[in-house]
Amino acid sequence: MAQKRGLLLVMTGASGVGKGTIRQELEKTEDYYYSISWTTRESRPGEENGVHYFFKTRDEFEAEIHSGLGFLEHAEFVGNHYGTPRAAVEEQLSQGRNVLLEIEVQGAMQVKKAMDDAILIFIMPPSLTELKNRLVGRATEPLEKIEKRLSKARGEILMAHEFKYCVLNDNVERAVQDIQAIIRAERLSAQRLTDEELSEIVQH
Ligand SMILES: Nc1ncnc2c1ncn2[C@@H]1O[C@H](COP(=O)(O)OP(=O)(O)OP(=O)(O)O)[C@@H](O)[C@H]1O
Ligand SMILES: Nc1nc2c(ncn2[C@@H]2O[C@H](COP(=O)(O)O)[C@@H](O)[C@H]2O)c(=O)[nH]1
Repeated sequence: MAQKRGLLLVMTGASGVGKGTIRQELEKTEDYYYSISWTTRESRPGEENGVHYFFKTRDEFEAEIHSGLGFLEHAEFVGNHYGTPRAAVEEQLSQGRNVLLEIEVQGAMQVKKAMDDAILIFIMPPSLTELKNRLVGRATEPLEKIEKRLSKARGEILMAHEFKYCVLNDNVERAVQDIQAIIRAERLSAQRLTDEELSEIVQH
């Protein structure tokens, strides 16, 4: 019962909801290729090129949009561009490896339209107040930029129904368990037996 193609998992939701935190926990138990995005945003202290993002100029990013394979999806988010390089994702999926994207909502909607079999998971905050507390607590942006991310978050949350799964992140451990359950169910659903495999079973 070989899984033919890897699963494409897309984790989306408002900035600060906890996508990265959940991913770091998830990688302790799940094997997947994490797609490192391109961004025109400036790196934060401690962020490494090629590890957290590929940090690019606007010109480099725009050239990539128009190049051959380019991006699987890309979007502008509060003044910066973010995109998923297509080639590595396609290569990993075709080798049967699961792939995880951690992206904002416009990009997730593009993946939904382009990839029928993408597994779309929206991460929901308990409230906007809690979302603000998390962004303020993370302290990676000044308050003015946090406010921009929060005003974007309202519209993003109202799009949650566009995604197959909605996972509440009021508790990281429980959110991770929910996503593990989604991966397990989707893996079983993807394991359709071929005619040859079915014949093999009924012959014994
Ligand atoms: N369930 C939770 N309860 C309390 N705090 C949380 C929870 N999940 C994450 N956090 C905290 O919220 C902050 C934002 O989390 P994180 O950076 O993972 O969000 P994100 O969705 O990846 O953000 P971005 O989209 O901007 O990359 C972090 O300081 C993290 O420790
Ligand atoms: N559409 C895409 N969104 C992406 C991608 N990589 C990251 N992101 C999302 O952007 C926001 C802001 O990120 P930050 O690192 O500046 O806080 C956040 O929601 C990320 O998940 C991507 O390739 N495409």
